[in-house]
Amino acid sequence: MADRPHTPVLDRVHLPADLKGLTDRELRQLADELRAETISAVSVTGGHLGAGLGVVELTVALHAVFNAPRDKIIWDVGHQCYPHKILTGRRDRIRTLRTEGGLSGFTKRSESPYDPFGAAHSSTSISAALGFAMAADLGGDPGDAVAVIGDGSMSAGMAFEAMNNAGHLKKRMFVILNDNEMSIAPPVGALSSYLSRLYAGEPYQDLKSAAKSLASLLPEPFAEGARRAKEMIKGMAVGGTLFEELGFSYVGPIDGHDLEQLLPVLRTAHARATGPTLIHVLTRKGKGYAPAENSPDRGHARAKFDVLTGEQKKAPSNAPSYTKVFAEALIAEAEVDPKIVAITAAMPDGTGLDIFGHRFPKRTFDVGIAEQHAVTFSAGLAAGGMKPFCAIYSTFLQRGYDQVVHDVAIQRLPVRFAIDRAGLVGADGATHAGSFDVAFLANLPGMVVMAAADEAELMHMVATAAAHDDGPIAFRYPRGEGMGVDLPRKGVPLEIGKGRMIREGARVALLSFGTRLAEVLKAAESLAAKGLSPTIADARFAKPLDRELILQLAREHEVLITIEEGAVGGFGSHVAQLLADEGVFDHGLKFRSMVLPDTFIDQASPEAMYRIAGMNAPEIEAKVLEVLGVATVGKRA
Ligand SMILES: Cc1ncc(C[n+]2csc(CCOP(=O)(O)OP(=O)(O)O)c2C)c(N)n1
Ligand SMILES: CC(=O)[C@@H](O)[C@H](O)COP(=O)(O)O
Ligand SMILES: [Mg+2]
Repeated sequence: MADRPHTPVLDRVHLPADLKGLTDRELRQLADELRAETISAVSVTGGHLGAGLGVVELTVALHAVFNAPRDKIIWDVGHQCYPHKILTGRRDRIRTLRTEGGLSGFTKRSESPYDPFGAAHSSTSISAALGFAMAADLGGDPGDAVAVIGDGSMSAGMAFEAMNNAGHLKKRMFVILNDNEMSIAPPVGALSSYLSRLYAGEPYQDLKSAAKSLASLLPEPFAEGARRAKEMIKGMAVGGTLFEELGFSYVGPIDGHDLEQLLPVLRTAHARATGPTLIHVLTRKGKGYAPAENSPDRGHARAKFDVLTGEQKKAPSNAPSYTKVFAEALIAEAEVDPKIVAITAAMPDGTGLDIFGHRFPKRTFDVGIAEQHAVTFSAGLAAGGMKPFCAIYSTFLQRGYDQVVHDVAIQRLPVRFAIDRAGLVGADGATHAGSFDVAFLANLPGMVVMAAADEAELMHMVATAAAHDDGPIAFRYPRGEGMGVDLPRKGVPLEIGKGRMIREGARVALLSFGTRLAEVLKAAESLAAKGLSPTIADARFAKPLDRELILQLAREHEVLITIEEGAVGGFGSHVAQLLADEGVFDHGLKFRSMVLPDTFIDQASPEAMYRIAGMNAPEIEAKVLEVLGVATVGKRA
């Protein structure tokens, strides 16, 4: 077990109410101890480190000034909430973060009354806070609403939709803009430059009126110190900030690591604000832990690590990740096709487009956290004659669904969707599971939907997408390492709507869509020992279906079972529709579709999540035996 830090003040804090009895000096010490405890905890669990370290002082100050859970502190994304969890009664479980049965890595309503609103996808906090503020106003739950949102998350359209609404409704609510000049990657875009200009030596304009307007909201702290006043006046002095134009009182920027600034500003804002108030706080991601601060992503997410050295304890890899294979396959296609361009919404590293971007900087676009825009921007690129590969995690593509339907599919534009993190992803849990993309894409007219069974298949699907110009096409692949199969030098385009036979057998046909194929093969090995030899096929396409293959499997077998890493409504549902339409059920086929269960599965290892979902080899084997009505030894209860 890693050494626990010495934390005499933190040991006295069990709930935020305990902060009320601490002096400002003790609060400073508390912040130091909270930082040490956060580092120690993440070193044993792995997880989001840098964001939490950057808000340690802010977390202490918010809980010292506001009265949670009556006041609702809403952490945007929630990846910075570990210090908050430690202060809100969850310290005893903090070393279970992101593990099966443990604490979630994000805020979660069912976990604690101190998590008033769940998160994990970005840029929702201001909308939620405004909802709480209005509810309080209308006689619902009383208390203040405080949204804490990062500069990266602030760039998303949803944050501005909420600000626009809040400025109109004029209710008291707080937005803390936690500006650390980082997203996961360095932030991009005009808003980021704007925020930098708010504190980067703009000439002060109209100092007197700025000071006056600030003084009307926050008189006391400014009387106290010229330095603090100057810091805040800088922001005011840029002259009617964007936030003020949207109807917010703007305060800042202030040093988010200096409790001597944070506490008086928050206390005064808490005591006096009457309308929407935005407090602009400058912080450093990874603050106080050199290995994080000094790394290019400021310690955004870490595997378990050695606290002294910062060295991560990663299991050795046996195969390249799907993400890397995708990036390299796309580079190979782009080398010979100058029309190929790539788009990411703030996930260059996660999608592998950082690798593509090194090779083709001018053909790579990081649009910031803006999935909706990413999709329609890609549609525009396609309409303009380019071949866009829009690389988005399955879970984040959910946010761009109307754009997929309205801007891409209806116009039959050849946008290529590279859908990473398909299926269950593990420690990030239900919010990040890629469960729904097949269901929400395969029902769209003209959309081609593929799933790779291994990394070589992924290469072929990249090539297929590059060659496909007749409408939109999507291919999905999971988080993590590939199967370790031999890779071709370059992918070869697949025939659209054609699956492949893997192994011919008898009685039972197992039709896999995606990387469950490996589990199907394992199940088949075990069934072989029981004298059963199922036919195995890889569908490759959920849309268009390989009708010929499916009908042949249905005709020639007693049992047909589909399996996919997705929710109901996806591949299996389309197969069932085909079989029903063709009257195959009339002839007694026993058909089963193995899909993710109708529940949100909490964080665990991906293997454990698939076990819970009943989709590993033993469950596949049990399903076959159950349908055949033979021995069910080993079947899970
Ligand atoms: C809709 C959505 N897109 C992408 C992500 C992935 N993501 C998680 S944190 C993050 C960066 C957020 O930056 P910022 O809000 O500035 O917080 P910081 O990490 O800098 O504290 C991104 C892109 C997400 N969670 N939600
Ligand atoms: C908080 C968030 O949304 C990301 O940091 C996410 O956890 C990244 O997931 P991967 O580790 O799969 O890239
Ligand atoms: Mg940031």
